[in-house]
Amino acid sequence: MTEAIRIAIAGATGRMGKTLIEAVLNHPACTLAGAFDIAGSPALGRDAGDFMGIHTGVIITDQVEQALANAQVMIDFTRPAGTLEHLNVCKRLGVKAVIGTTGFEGEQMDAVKAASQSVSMVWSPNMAVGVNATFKLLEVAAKILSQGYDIEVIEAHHSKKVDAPSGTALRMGEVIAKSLNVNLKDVGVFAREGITGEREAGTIGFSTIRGGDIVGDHTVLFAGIGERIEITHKSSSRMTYAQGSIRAAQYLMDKATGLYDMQDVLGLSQFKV
Ligand SMILES: NC(=O)C1=CN([C@@H]2O[C@H](COP(=O)(O)OP(=O)(O)OC[C@H]3O[C@@H](n4cnc5c(N)ncnc54)[C@H](OP(=O)(O)O)[C@@H]3O)[C@@H](O)[C@H]2O)C=CC1
Ligand SMILES: O=C(O)C1=N[C@H](C(=O)O)C[C@H](O)C1
Repeated sequence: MTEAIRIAIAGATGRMGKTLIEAVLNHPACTLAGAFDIAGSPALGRDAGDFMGIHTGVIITDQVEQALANAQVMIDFTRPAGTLEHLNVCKRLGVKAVIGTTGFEGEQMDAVKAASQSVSMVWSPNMAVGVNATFKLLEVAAKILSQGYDIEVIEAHHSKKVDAPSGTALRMGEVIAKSLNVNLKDVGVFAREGITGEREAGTIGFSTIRGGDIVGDHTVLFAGIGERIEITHKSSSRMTYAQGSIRAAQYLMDKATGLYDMQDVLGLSQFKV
């Protein structure tokens, strides 16, 4: 019998942290090896399963080294600065990493890539299988609708989300831009206000909605003359992200250092359009 994968969860008391703990505890091929959160978190010192009414024997700590000491994989859905600190510890301890954090800015993303030279890592702005399938659909749609259609990415999330546009919306824009042989940096329009002038052909617009408890909705609109095509994905549970993260952890078990994506995990990278 193969041994269960020992997983430690960063941001253990966050929305995703709790969902990940539940997913790991319920997964037959995984075991919870550590749980940690930011210093000052009121949950420090509590059992990681407290919120589910379960005793796990894993105590939430702010000592990252301690939490990762017995882990094979860290799963991290926190904030860019925290993730970068945690990756340094993974590097020292030889722990693999599944990173779901979004909102990295230029140099921070470079630091993630640099860390992957010594850490075996999956980073994806969205771990859901359906979203990763949608990326492929967008690659095809963008090729077919490359002339005569205005492209807009619209995303909606809960009121507590701190980054915009979502990492997924940005990735959708990148996938479409690549399919059209352009650079998102050159064609992305991220804000409109006042007398904006007419829409410039060839641009990709982004709109952000924040409210209530929306888990995560993404629509790409291809607006033509006399018709519109919309490709939409809606998440109704964070468990899809957690299940995807566990698939990513399993994928990493026999992988050397390097940066992998959910497209690699799901075997979609070879799926050429
Ligand atoms: N890739 C994917 O599939 C998905 C990605 N995400 C991304 O995951 C991230 C977390 O989302 P969510 O769980 O909703 O957020 P939460 O705010 O609910 O959770 C974040 C957790 O990280 C902690 N934290 C905050 N800052 C730091 C830091 N500097 N160092 C270490 N820990 C920190 C928070 O502590 P405290 O509460 O005390 O601040 C909290 O426990 C976001 O970037 C989000 O976009 C979310 C869902 C899916
Ligand atoms: O913060 C969230 O909640 C989510 N963040 C990710 C993103 O920024 O794309 C993924 C998902 O949409 C939920």
